[in-house]
Amino acid sequence: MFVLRQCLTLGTKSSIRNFSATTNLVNLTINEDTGVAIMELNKPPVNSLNYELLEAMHRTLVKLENEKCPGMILTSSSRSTFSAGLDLLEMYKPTVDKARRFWSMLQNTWIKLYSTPYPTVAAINGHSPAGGCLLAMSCEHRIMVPDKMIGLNETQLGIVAPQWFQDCMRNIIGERQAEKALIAGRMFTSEEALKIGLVDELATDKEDLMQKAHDFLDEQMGLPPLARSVVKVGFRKDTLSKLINGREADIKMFLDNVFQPKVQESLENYIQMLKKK
Ligand SMILES: CCCCC/C=C\CCCC/C=C/C(=O)SCCNC(=O)CCNC(=O)[C@H](O)C(C)(C)COP(=O)(O)OP(=O)(O)OC[C@H]1O[C@@H](n2cnc3c(N)ncnc32)[C@H](O)[C@@H]1OP(=O)(O)O
Repeated sequence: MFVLRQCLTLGTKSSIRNFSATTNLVNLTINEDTGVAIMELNKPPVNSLNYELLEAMHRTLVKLENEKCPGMILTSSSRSTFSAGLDLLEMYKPTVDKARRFWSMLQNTWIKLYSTPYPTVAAINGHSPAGGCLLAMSCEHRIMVPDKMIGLNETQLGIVAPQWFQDCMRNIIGERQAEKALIAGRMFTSEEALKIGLVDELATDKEDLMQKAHDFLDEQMGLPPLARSVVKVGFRKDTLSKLINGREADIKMFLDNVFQPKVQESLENYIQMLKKK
């Protein structure tokens, strides 16, 4: 039985089920029998990742880890989009402080999500460009509904996916496919993504998607958790350490790029284009 409870303060596993009480940017549902968490991104219309959404995700991930969550499904409340990636408005004419705070929270959230000891599965129920693809790639398993698009499209926007975005892709689809996809900023249909291994399974609809996500977690939760998590983090440690040891340099890269007049011009045009659609 799934129980969703609104709450105002953080508390024990049995009493707290929604951590974004003031904004509801993240809906958290926990199965009281199995402990499985469903983290649903809920920033309409397209779950663009602004500071507040990233912070709500980070807070939820910390809480789940502290409460020894046995498994988590990441999904979206939107019918069209899993996540539209980084919020373009966070990068358009920001102050230095705002840009730094934003990028630092993106790093925090990714580090937490990529390194969870418990199994994670992305139930990708919509489009998943750029930062949305990063979130999906940070989970251990990806299941996607048909006829949507996923990929790191940064090159097509005239920007460069940061090294850790690229590493995540390389770890999943291998050097050659990642190089081709990243150079082109290629977006894949669900079916193409399955073919190259960017997603692991396709689902027929949302119900099937969630069933398959639970099936994956059931299988993982049958394994000895400590051994499971040691192997997982072992596989991910090089990618994680690169960012953890280079956080300041990565922030500097972002700040150096985001304030370039050409980047601001591209951003403005892209935002206008999306609004006119
Ligand atoms: C980009 C420059 C960065 C410079 C910094 C330099 C380097 C650092 C590297 C940064 C790495 C960047 C990673 C990213 O994630 S960048 C974001 C990339 N995202 C996209 O390209 C996706 C853009 N969105 C879409 O393609 C579509 O919206 C969709 C996700 C396919 C959904 O389509 P649909 O359901 O038809 O919705 P709409 O297009 O009508 O959009 C609804 C409203 O949402 C606004 N929107 C969409 N995406 C974003 C976004 N990423 N950020 C903020 N707002 C977004 C859109 O404008 C509509 O607004 P409106 O209702 O006011 O018209």
